[in-house]
Amino acid sequence: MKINNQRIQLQNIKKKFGNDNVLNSVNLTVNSGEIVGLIGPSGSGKSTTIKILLGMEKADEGEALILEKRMPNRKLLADIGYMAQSDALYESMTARENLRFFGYMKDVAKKELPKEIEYVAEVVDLTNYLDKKVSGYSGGMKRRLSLAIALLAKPKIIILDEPTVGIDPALRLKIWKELAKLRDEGRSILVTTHVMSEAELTDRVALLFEGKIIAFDKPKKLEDEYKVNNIEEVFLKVEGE
Ligand SMILES: Nc1ncnc2c1ncn2[C@@H]1O[C@H](COP(=O)(O)OP(=O)(O)OP(=O)(O)O)[C@@H](O)[C@H]1O
Repeated sequence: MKINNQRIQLQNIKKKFGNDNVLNSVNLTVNSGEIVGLIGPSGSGKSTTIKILLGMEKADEGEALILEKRMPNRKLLADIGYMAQSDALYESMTARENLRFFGYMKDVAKKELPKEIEYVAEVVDLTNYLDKKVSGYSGGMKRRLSLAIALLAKPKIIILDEPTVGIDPALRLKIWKELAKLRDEGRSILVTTHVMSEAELTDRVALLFEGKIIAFDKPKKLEDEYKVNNIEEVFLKVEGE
């Protein structure tokens, strides 16, 4: 029997908006117990890739699968923690009320919920602000709350679109450490970023440029292959070829 370790699969994804080829044969996989980074400059197609994966946009060609199923699929909702690029929060409610609401949506058992909320709030350093209304939150705090919501219910699949934008370096590091821990527990994490230094923290990194994956491998392997010291230099080198 073939054991499929690939929890996320994007095969030959093509997408046009009008006459613009936004994605051109994108192939990407995320295994269990793996953090994959999708990295590329603004407008390279990162969010579009994620939206196609989640069934929020339709690909013109190709196949996008999560746990071998095409999205949207209601049955998979509790298995997926998704953090979008823009926050979708209830501003008139407190952070705790937001977390409670999304916890119910994800079918977290009522008696588990307080513990879950405590854990995700701790990861993003919001423990002391849980009872404050979201309307009074700063932009960075809203990002952190969105990330906390994505981590609720310990989903098998975690998909984060630019999770660390507006988050200061110390907390950024803490969040990456937590992602590594979740990875070690067997979860599959796909994270987009345009911060090249964050690529070093992933297990495999896909470099997206003008809708094409121009390289996809372990960061260290890419650096060795291109004889450079970091992913930014790999990017510049591949891009120049
Ligand atoms: N709904 C849409 N209609 C038309 N064009 C779109 C639409 N969504 C995205 N695009 C275009 O597709 C391209 C890729 O956008 P996308 O948001 O996927 O890039 P990105 O890599 O996520 O960028 P950023 O880091 O700035 O968010 C851009 O040129 C964008 O203008």
